[in-house]
Amino acid sequence: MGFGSSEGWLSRLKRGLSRTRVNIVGLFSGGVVDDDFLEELEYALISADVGVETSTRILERLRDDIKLKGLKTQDEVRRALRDELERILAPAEGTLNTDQAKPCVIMMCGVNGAGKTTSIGKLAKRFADDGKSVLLAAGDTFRAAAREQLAVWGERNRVEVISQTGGDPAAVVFDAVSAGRARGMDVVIADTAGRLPTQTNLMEELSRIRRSQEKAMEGAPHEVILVVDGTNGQNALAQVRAFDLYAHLTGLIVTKLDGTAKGGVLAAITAMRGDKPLPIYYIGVGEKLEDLQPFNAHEFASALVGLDPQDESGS
Ligand SMILES: Nc1nc2c(ncn2[C@@H]2O[C@H](COP(=O)(O)OP(=O)(O)OP(=O)(O)O)[C@@H](O)[C@H]2O)c(=O)[nH]1
Repeated sequence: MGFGSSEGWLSRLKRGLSRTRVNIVGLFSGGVVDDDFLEELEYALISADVGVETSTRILERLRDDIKLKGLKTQDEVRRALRDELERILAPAEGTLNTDQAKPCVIMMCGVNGAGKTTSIGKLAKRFADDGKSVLLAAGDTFRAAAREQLAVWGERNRVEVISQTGGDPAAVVFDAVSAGRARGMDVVIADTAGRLPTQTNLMEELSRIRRSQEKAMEGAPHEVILVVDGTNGQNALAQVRAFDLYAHLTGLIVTKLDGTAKGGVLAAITAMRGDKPLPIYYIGVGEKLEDLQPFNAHEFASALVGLDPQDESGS
C-alpha cells in the first residue's frame, strides 16, 4: 500500500490516537533513558489499553534491546517500541478474500452501535468498486432504522438489499443466501442486530442465524466478522471471546479509531490467540465511505508512537 495516497486517513488516525500519543509520545521529550522513563512508558502503554501482560512483555524486550543493542536516546527507544508493537500486530494483518466462494457469504455481528451497519455500507462500496455484485441481507429485523440505513447505503451503491419487517432474522438470512446463489451474486453480506455478550438468548440466536446460512449453502458463512468499537478498550476482549464462542469468528473490523485514546487495544486483541490471532481486516477511522482502511501493522504502530510510517528504524 502506498503511504502517499493514504495521508488523509492516516492523519485522521493519528489525530484520533492523539490522546494515546500524548501519553506515549509526551514521554519522548528527549530526556535520558532511565528506569523512571521506562516505568512511565509501561504505564502509558497500559493507559492506551495495550493490556498489562502485553505491556510488561514489551518493556522486557525494550530493556533487552537497550542492553544488547546499546540504545541510548529516547528516539532510539521510540523506534524500538514502534518495531515491537509492529511485531506484535503484524500477524493480525489479513485480507478479506471474497473469491473463496461464490457467493462469498459474510456474516457481521457485534454489540449495539459498534458500527456494523456503517461498516457494511463501506464494505459493500469497496466490493462494488472492485466490480463484484453484492447482496445485503438486513438481518437486523428489530431496528427499523437499521433496515432503512442499509436500504440507503444499497441505493447509493447500486447494491440490492433483502429485508423483512419483524421477520425471523435466521429466515431473512437464509432467503438472502439462497437468493445470492440463485442470482449468481459474488458476495452476500448479512447484517445482524446488535447484542451484548450477557444476553444469552440473543447470543444463541446468533448461532441459529449462522446455522441457517449453512443450511442455505454448504460452507457458509465463509467469513464471520465481529465489528468492535475501538473506544471500548479492554471490554473489546470480552466481546471477542463471547462472539467467537457463539458465532465462530474469522476476522475483525475495529471502528472509531479516529476518536479514541485506546488504540492500543489492537495489540491486546492480537495477543489473545498466541501465534494465530484473528485477522483484523479493516479499521474504521471516520464515518465516510473511504474511512474503512485495510489494517496495516506498520502504519498503526507508527501512529501509536507518533512516528511517520516512512520513518524507518534501520534496525
Ligand atoms: N467516528 C466514527 N464513527 C463511526 C465509525 N463507524 C461507525 N461510526 C458511527 O457509529 C454510529 C453507530 O454505527 P452503526 O453502523 O449504526 O452501528 P451498528 O453496529 O449497526 O448499531 P446497531 O444496529 O444498534 O447494533 C453511527 O453514528 C456511525 O456513523 C468510525 O469508524 N468512526
